[in-house]
Amino acid sequence: MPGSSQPYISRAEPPVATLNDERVRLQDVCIVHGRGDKAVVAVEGVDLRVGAREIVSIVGHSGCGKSTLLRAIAGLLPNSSVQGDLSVMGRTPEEARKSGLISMVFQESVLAPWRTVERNVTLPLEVARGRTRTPGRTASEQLELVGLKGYEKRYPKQLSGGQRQRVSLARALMMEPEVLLMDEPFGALDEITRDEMHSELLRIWEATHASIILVTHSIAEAIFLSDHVVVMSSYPGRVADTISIDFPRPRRNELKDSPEFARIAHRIRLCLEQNR
Ligand SMILES: Nc1ncnc2c1ncn2[C@@H]1O[C@H](COP(=O)(O)OP(=O)(O)OP(=O)(O)O)[C@@H](O)[C@H]1O
Repeated sequence: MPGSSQPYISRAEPPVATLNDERVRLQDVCIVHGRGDKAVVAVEGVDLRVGAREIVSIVGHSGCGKSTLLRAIAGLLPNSSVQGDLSVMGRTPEEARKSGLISMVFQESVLAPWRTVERNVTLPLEVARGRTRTPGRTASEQLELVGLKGYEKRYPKQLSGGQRQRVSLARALMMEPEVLLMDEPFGALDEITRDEMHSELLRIWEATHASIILVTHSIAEAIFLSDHVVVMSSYPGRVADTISIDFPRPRRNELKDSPEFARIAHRIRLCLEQNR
């Protein structure tokens, strides 16, 4: 809190979640794209723990392996390219994804243009076909949660960029995942909408039990949203620093103007400069 003596930056070690609390665990993870002469070591020696209801952001220069890491956690990479221990609630990422424990939101909302908003949100139910637990909220309730009550019958092309990302979020939360992976979810939005979506994401997150891992190029976004910010170095991607953000929640956008916020941003920027 501005003016108090509470530390806002603490420990440089990886966040440690207790075993019961642990949602995602990476230990000495190395990821290689391609084979033979064309092999690219994208990520090396990454340790990361994400606890229940934690928000962890990953920042780093372009090409440092942020998306690669997220895709590995989502179980979207071939097993042969991922080495080390990687588990989501004690399961392999692929098992976790198939059982609805993980879902993902991308930078561009990948909504089906021929389906209404409501039918986009219910798509995961159709894909799962009863293989996972029944969600506690209906599509309408989910849309109400993301602030789109009354938009059920619209089509994606009738929505603004911010509204489309809200639909993507509603869809990703439909199966009540334990872990929500977000890859630059607000990267295509203007700054005003982006600020609005930051508060909105925190409000929506409060109503869920999901842990979030967020990849972003925005230092302010990472600090504002997160419990921990992981700063990556490049070529290959490694964890250069992990910063715990102890601002109390709920957080308001004014926080971004505080000296403490600027101090953390400065530390991250410095770390990025030293780890090109
Ligand atoms: N399918 C692939 N085959 C070969 N190399 C790849 C593949 N995907 C990514 N890479 C390489 O792996 C490295 C990490 O890429 P990645 O997309 O994870 O970086 P990033 O940090 O998310 O970048 P950006 O911030 O620009 O999105 C880069 O050197 C990239 O060229």
